[in-house]
Amino acid sequence: MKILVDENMPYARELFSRLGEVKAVPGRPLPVSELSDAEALMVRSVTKVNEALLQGHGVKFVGTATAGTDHVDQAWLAQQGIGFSAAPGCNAIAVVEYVFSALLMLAERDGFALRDRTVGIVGVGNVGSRLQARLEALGIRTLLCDPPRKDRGDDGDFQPLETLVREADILTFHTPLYKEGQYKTLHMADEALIASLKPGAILVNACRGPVVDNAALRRRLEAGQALSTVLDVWEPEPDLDVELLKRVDIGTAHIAGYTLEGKARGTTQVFEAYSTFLGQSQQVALDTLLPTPDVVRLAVHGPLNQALLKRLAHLVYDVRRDDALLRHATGRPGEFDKLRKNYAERREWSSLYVLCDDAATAALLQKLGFGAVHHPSH
Ligand SMILES: NC(=O)c1ccc[n+]([C@@H]2O[C@H](COP(=O)([O-])OP(=O)(O)OC[C@H]3O[C@@H](n4cnc5c(N)ncnc54)[C@H](O)[C@@H]3O)[C@@H](O)[C@H]2O)c1
Ligand SMILES: O=C(O)[C@H](O)[C@H](O)COP(=O)(O)O
Repeated sequence: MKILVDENMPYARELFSRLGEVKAVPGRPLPVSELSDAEALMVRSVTKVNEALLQGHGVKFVGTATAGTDHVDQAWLAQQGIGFSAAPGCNAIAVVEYVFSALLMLAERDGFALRDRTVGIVGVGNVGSRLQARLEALGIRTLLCDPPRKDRGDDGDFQPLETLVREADILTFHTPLYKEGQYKTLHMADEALIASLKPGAILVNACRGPVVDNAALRRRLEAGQALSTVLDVWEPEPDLDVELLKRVDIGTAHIAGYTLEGKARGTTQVFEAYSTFLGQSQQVALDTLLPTPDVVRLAVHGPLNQALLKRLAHLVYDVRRDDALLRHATGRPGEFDKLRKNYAERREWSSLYVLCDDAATAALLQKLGFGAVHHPSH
């Protein structure tokens, strides 16, 4: 039995070879000839999975090692009786830590305290809710917008988008891409919304490029609007607008979710789903796969302030690395995908074990996701 896997899926060979013969292939473009004898297809977000790709082949199961599913025509798969699984939440922590890395950098550059800012979170799912929890742990005010959750009657103080636009100093998008329907998110941040942001606001898009109208954003920036921008995702990818990149404060190649943990969770989630589909249910413990990180432990002294948090966060992951790589690479064909394929190992805050002589610091760092412990006499 042949299982086709995207070559940008760590641990795929190791895991899926327990279930069949594994062939790793590029995801964009996917070599269609490989589909003829494949029973299962494991993709990432760069492969459009639909009738045009799969009609006439014998694929019985599709897995995507991603949180987003807008690249998959799930209705067609269901109609054909093809099994499907995504990897919800696999890289939510990675995206949260990307957003923190960016905001801590901008706060230092522009000399403000995050505690004095209000953060509007649009889309309060796996990413948005974890972001809210960490911001609240730091005493930072958040405003939440999630109409589907509000309509479902979920607990939470959900506000209309207009309230966030009016009151937030930082507006960050974490929704799926819906091209139509009641909860359409395509161009949710249009020219009118962008123009209405508070002067000096920060706009973050780490969900899907077309959620922000990129042409409108470029026009607003060219017009001199006082706005800082952090873009991990672009409209379109991989051929982003180089002039827009020049004008954003932080620009990266759709790598917000690319921690090793996040990618490994993505692979294990679809592996487990496929093994269940085959009736051979298998579970994988993530820590049996992951290597020891470069920096394992350190000791900090005294209370946690923003400067110390920035030093710790950037020790694990400094977003400026990825911003610089994209700026150097852009313009050369294929570079966007090459940066993503050859992504250097990046870990999550939980990989860093911090000894703290201050009990409150240890408690707060734990809430923020570090492997912190109170050790009075270190
Ligand atoms: N840049 C990256 O590397 C990266 C990584 C992970 C996820 N993503 C993208 O981010 C999205 C969010 O990720 P997630 O794991 O939190 O997904 P999720 O499905 O857990 O959460 C999405 C939330 O958005 C809400 N939502 C839907 N329509 C909305 C609307 N019109 N307005 C406001 N909220 C709305 C949903 O109700 C849900 O709570 C994914 O769909 C994916 O496209 C990007
Ligand atoms: O939806 C997701 O999970 C993310 O956007 C994911 O990180 C995208 O990475 P890709 O699948 O394109 O490698």
